[in-house]
Amino acid sequence: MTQSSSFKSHTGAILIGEDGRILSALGIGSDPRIKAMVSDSEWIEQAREKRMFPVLLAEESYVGHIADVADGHLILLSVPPGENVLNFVMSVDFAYDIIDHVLTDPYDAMAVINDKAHLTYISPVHEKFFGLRPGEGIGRRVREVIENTRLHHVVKTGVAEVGQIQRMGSSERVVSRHPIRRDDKVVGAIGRVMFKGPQQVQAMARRINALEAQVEAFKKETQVSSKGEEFLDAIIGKSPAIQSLREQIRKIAPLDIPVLIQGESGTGKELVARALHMLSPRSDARLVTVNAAALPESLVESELFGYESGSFTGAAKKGKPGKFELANKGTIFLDEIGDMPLEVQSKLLRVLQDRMVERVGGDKPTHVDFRLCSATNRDLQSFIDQGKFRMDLYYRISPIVLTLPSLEERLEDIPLLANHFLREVAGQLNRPMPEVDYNVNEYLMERSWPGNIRQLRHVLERAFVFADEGRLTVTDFEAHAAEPGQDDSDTEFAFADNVPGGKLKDALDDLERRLVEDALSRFKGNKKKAAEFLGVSRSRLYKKMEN
Ligand SMILES: Nc1ncnc2c1ncn2[C@@H]1O[C@H](COP(=O)(O)OP(=O)(O)OP(=O)(O)O)[C@@H](O)[C@H]1O
Repeated sequence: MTQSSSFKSHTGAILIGEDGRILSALGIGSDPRIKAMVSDSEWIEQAREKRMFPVLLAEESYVGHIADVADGHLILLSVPPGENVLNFVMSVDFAYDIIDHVLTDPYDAMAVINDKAHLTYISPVHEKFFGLRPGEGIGRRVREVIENTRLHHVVKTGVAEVGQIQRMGSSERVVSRHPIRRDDKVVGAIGRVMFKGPQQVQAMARRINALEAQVEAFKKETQVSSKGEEFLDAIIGKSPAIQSLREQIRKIAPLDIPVLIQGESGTGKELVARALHMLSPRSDARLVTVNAAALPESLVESELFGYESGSFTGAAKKGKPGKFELANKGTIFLDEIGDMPLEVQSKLLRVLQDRMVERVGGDKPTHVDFRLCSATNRDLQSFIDQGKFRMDLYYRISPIVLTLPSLEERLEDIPLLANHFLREVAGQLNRPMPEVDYNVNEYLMERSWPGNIRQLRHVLERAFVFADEGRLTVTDFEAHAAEPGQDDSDTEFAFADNVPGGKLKDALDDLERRLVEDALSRFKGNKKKAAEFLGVSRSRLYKKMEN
């Protein structure tokens, strides 16, 4: 055989006799370098083992295939269609076996069509499935051979269709169809039946759904926490006590467990409850606050449980939902729970036990789903000892107890808090943020703060209001508040706490006496100024001085 013009130089063939002599060479096979290579019997043995092998010449690379024929071996050579095929054949010693596996894999059958949508290859398992004899479908229109195929569409549109269900006979198969391109031109398409049946895919889909649900939950959690973050930031302070408080809130907010917040008055219990709610998965529903101490006994039930229309005189026509109903899916915040009357405690206990509420005048208890958060500035343990608080209720409300530090325990936070409150007041009053004298923070840190943050806030507000525009000095505090160390500015807490028995008249008398004393000392005994300051006549001031 001589070199034939029908063999282009990028293909070639060599026929080798049993004795290893070259019987014939065509195309690139007649290149002396290739001839020398195939004359080596050891090379032939290695090539036979691999069946497919690379042949690298300086100017061009080829992929070779060797097959045993009647009296020797036939080697076919061709330039690979691209780098990838060459790399594959070069890197994988069993490249041929992989290709063979891909072509014949019964769980991953294949059909190939050309650009005219004629079948050029079909896996044996596929052929069998369609009742074809080997090779019977080749050259025919794919639509005539494969039921419900869309390969002809894919070759036309050039758009892959991945993971689709295709009915074939009585069963369904999951298929993927890909256009095959050469130099950007679609030259054919390949269809693969990816799985034995769709059961595996359904199992996979279930798994994916479960994973997607998990991702959603995580996403929601991160959204919730980033959404709630501003409420954590509202708890101002850098002290270790506050940092650890924020950390605890972050940890326990997502748990659906009751939380009891303990702390002196004005330490931020309500802020903490809000952060707990906003960082919880219940943040889309309501946070309903109930001041347990302020619940009048006669209205307790209707307030907490609601009432049906016309159930009692004065009731609204339409009826009204109670606090628990309003807090459904959300959080109920029972503030001042230590001051809740015992009878109300029993009612509350019942709701906490069975999570059912019945409106006053109603006959259908409804289920309510809420997270309980309660707060107190009382020592509940001693209240239990004194019989003022039910122990069983205490256990219900306090699986987690958060104890808030008093301001005295975190004086180092005063500059931050002061700056925060001044900025807030400035905004409210539409005034610029004042410059604060260097010794103001020191002054504030030396005072006592029985009213905690609330007191600090009041003190700053007052000083700000009276300060010369643009500057806040220690004098502004001294002139508009009582002396450091006294139960000064926070009348809300100071008097009620300090009056024996807490009787209103005694408390008012005490308050008046202190205000008078304070005004007199502030104006160094000047009664006219003190009376003006208190907004009373001089004669009334004298009268009060006699008390
Ligand atoms: N760490 C804090 N950062 C910023 N503001 C705070 C902080 N703690 C408390 N406050 C502010 O102090 C005031 C009192 O706080 P809050 O009402 O939460 O206190 P409380 O502990 O619930 O008081 P009480 O027991 O009297 O109800 C509020 O104006 C609140 O915004």
